[in-house]
Amino acid sequence: MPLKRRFARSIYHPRVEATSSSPQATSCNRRVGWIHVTISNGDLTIRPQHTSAIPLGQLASHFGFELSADSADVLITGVTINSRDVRPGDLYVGMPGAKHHGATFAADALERGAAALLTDVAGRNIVNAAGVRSLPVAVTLGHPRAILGAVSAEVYGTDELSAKVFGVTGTNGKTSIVYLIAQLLEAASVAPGLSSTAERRIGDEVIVSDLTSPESSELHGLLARMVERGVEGVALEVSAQAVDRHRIDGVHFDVVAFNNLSQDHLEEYGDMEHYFAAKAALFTPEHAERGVVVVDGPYGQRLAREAQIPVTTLATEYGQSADWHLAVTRQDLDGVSFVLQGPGGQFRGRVPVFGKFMAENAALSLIMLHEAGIPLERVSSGLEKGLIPIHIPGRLEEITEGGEGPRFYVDYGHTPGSFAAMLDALGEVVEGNIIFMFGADGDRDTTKREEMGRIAAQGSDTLIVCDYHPRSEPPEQIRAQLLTGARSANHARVYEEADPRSAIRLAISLASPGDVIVYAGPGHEDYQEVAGEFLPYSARDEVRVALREAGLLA
Ligand SMILES: CC(=O)N[C@H]1[C@@H](OP(=O)(O)OP(=O)(O)OC[C@H]2O[C@@H](n3ccc(=O)[nH]c3=O)[C@H](O)[C@@H]2O)O[C@H](CO)[C@@H](O)[C@@H]1O[C@H](C)C(=O)N[C@@H](C)C(=O)N[C@H](CCC(=O)O)C(=O)O
Ligand SMILES: Nc1ncnc2c1ncn2[C@@H]1O[C@H](COP(=O)(O)OP(=O)(O)OP(=O)(O)O)[C@@H](O)[C@H]1O
Repeated sequence: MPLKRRFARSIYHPRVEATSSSPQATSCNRRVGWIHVTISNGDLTIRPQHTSAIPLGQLASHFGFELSADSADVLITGVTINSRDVRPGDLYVGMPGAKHHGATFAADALERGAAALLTDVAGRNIVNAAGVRSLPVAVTLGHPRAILGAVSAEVYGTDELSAKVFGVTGTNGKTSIVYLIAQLLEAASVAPGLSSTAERRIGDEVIVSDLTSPESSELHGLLARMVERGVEGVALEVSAQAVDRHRIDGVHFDVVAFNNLSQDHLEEYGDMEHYFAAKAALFTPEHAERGVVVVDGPYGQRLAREAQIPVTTLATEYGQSADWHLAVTRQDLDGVSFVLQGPGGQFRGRVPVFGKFMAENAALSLIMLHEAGIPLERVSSGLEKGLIPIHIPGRLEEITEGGEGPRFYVDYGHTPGSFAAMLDALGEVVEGNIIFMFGADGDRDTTKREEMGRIAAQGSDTLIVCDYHPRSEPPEQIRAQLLTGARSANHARVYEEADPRSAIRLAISLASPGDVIVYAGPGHEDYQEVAGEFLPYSARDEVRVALREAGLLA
């Protein structure tokens, strides 16, 4: 998913208990439960509170920078590529981008306290032409992105971590797995920290994410803060873009995992082969020690054969050969129970979210811990009867609170693969009708739209197509593609209701007790992107309001 915009934190996380943003609050070292949250002070990134200063000259000699006169002794205490995130003492890295050259913002960075600028030759010409004279300049002859991870690791002292580092890649389920890993680490008394599409989180310190995988300067700052806070296990979501854009440089993963690959991001990768190659590159000695791969599908089977690191495999389909096997023993709308069997023993568990795929996400997480040397028995001893008490913001999040009426879920699924997994799972446990509402991203992979519509209509009884983030595209054009796919399924009753607020109310009006409504797409997000504008919109809040209007929520 693309750039997320930050709106008021209080609407972002429904369970916020403390919104203190004082330095005291963010520096406190208390371990608290997952739902106690301290929101960082409007900061764009989480950074360490203390760093040792490094002379620019030291970085120059390690990385071969050309330095402007008299700048070798300038002391650097942080790194950022975003002028709006500059803190005093930072090395501001001005990189060429698709829209701007970062060096254009050098004066802005200087004003915020940047100690020096690291840029390329073009960037040096830009600052010279702009007459920004008082900012020391270091120049690298290649693309600054190529050395950003290593420079950041040196400044933040994160080139070697004592914490176990877990990385998760695949098309659907990465965020869910990262939360499961963190929860299981907690159960095993290993202090967790995480970075996901939804948030970066260290105990009670949370920040809303922009990208699924942060740029390497942000990542190393986050890791340094995790070290300060005594984190012992780090779970990171790794997008394909992160691997091929150097965002994970300077991090060596103890265990990486791949769960599935289905159509997404083809606007960027062109075809599935290139998309697969970007993910597979994580499974190399440069990045990781060992891997865990789900081999239910052809891409997983291929990765297990071709990975350049040792790989352990998991199968969830009967008859598929693998090191580990998962069997679902019970499922209903309240969750899924499973047995995992493999070289590390047997684990009986339950996740309080429906769907076989959630059991698979949990199994993969458990195997990752086992591969990192954390025995399954140690995890079970921290759980009550195997129940993994997980809350994943905006992923199959139930907004209704029990009772007799229909249930309403908000979800983050936005690919044909996630729709298929979710609707298959619902089909097995819902007694009434399935009412499904969704829209699609504008300016992103257009070739998946008809398939999304077809799968959505195939798996539901009633389908409502609405707008999501139209961006620069005409919204009616996006809806038309979804509707073409939906009607080709010849199955669900199909409605078109552009305004998502009205679509929510339409869905509720069509639902009876025993029915389930799923609103797929917006998940945890708190904005809608329309024609270059970011409009505040939280699906979860809007659904709550509509349910109250209908007398279905107190
Ligand atoms: C295509 C892509 O990856 N673009 C990323 C890229 O943007 P860009 O090249 O357009 O940057 P730019 O706006 O020209 O700016 C150039 C430089 O000036 C800096 N700048 C810019 C403006 C300013 O005021 N101050 C400033 O310092 C920028 O930080 C940047 O370093 O660098 C930006 C800064 O890091 C990213 O935010 C941006 O991600 C965009 C928003 C994006 O949508 N990325 C997607 C494709 C992405 O990476 N998605 C994956 C996958 C998610 C999933 O699994 O579904 C992810 O990991 O999020
Ligand atoms: N293992 C899975 N297989 C298929 N679908 C899944 C799986 N796990 C979760 N999903 C579905 O996909 C949706 C997105 O899940 P999640 O946010 O965990 O994936 P993601 O890979 O992080 O997505 P993104 O890369 O866009 O952030 C979920 O809300 C759920 O509907």
